[in-house]
Amino acid sequence: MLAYLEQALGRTRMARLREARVGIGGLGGLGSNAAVHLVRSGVRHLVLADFDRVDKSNLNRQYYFLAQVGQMKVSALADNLRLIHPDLDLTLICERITAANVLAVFDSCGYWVEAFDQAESKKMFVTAGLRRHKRVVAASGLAGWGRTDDMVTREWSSGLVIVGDRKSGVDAAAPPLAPRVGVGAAKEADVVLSWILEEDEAVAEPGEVTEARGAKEAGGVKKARGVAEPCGRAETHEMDKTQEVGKTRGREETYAVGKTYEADKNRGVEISPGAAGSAKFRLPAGIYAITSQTHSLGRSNLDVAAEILRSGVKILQYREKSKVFREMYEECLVLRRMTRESGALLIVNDYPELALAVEADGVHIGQDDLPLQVVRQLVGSRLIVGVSTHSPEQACAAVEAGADYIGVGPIYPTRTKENVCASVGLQYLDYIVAHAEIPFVAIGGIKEHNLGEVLSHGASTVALVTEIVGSPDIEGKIAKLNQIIEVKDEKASDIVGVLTGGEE
Ligand SMILES: Cc1ncc(COP(=O)(O)OP(=O)(O)O)c(N)n1
Ligand SMILES: Cc1ncsc1CCOP(=O)(O)O
Ligand SMILES: [Mg+2]
Repeated sequence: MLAYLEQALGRTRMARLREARVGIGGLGGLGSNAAVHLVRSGVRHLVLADFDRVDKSNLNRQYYFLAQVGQMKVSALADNLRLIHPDLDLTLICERITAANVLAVFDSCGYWVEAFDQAESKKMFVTAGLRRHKRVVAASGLAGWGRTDDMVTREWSSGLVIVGDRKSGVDAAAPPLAPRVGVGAAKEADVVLSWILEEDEAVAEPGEVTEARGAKEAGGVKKARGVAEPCGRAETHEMDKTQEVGKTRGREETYAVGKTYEADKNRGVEISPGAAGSAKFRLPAGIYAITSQTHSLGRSNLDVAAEILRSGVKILQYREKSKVFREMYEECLVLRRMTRESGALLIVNDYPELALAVEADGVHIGQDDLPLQVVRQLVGSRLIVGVSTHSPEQACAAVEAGADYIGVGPIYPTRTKENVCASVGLQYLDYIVAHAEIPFVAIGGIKEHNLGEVLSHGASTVALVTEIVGSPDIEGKIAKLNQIIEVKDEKASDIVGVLTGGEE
């Protein structure tokens, strides 16, 4: 089977399938059949979770056999999958999945397949996955028979695809039956497959024709068929749909932040000019805090940072414009220890050599700093490199040159930065949300009063300077900002409210 797949798909795609980790929550009609499709397609690492046993009533649609009635579904399915392909890496979780354990079970997986039968479990699973920036496929509306053409694949938000007609809940008049359940399972598996196979393919070399299929086509998600434009040639002044920023970036796997980069380092992945797509880095969602002693109401950077980190912020940038190098170095050494202790990323603004010297996680550079290619030469794959951008052209150039994330702004007017360019407004953010496939952080004039607006335009990570460091009560301020971020997360899960209880 693998030899055939390799011949059909090629070695690179096969390697991606082999590396990908897929988690499936619920092993009924959807989950068991989706697992079979994925294994038949070359996926090797699966985390399978279900607390139930095989029942005779399951056999009309679930991938089990009469002789397996009474067995735990996880082990029965593992046996069946190994009959298809013996060399699988299966993690079997025989537990009810709840908000308390969902991350412990599935966090190692980049792709999450929702296959529960209860609306509450569906919502919990999808919400948890999206919060961790996983690719999540869920199902809603698979009951009964007929109308399979109404069962569509739709991208609901970045990272979430829902399959099904989103209407037909299971009841006495509409029992779960093999064909529609099977269509739903196949669609879920196909969405995952498309993510794995196509993630890096939509941007080709200049002049090369690329095509994205599967989930993207079916769901009306960004279509990427066409001739890839070199950045300089793209139509840059309108924020139109012709550029696909960062399509070369992989999203194949996610790990806890921090570990992501470690994992790449361990694999010896080189992030180098022209090698965009080799690394997989994700910015933590939520607050990206930035220091600035002159705006800190007389407090030291270290005191301010301590409060920020105590509040649970997971990414801290050391940005200092008024100190000599030696002092910055001393401060960064302490910040390195503090961020390690609190599990936050440390990014150093402007100075790659300082970032290297203190073993920071990354460096952030702007359009007036050393060019990205030069910085990459200096830091190789050792550091995350973030780049400030103010236009689609700059975003495209940053991605092409191998940025790990981009700054997007200034969204609103700000006086924090000297000689700052005019604010780019939400329009540029909208453009990036629609096109960027590398992580991005919105910045510039973001305050408690406009944070909701920035989030509602699709930013997941938001950088703030004065709103945090200039607050007399930093912990209180961060708590309020986090409340606004939480509300946005709740709204995301409202989308999930459309998930009807259905077929497990
Ligand atoms: C996350 C983030 N985005 C943008 C910037 C600005 O960088 P730059 O344009 O180089 O300006 P300075 O911060 O160096 O004044 C940033 N620091 N962080
Ligand atoms: C560094 C930087 N880059 C673009 S805007 C900005 C300053 C953001 O500061 P504030 O959050 O106080 O507006
Ligand atoms: Mg700079």
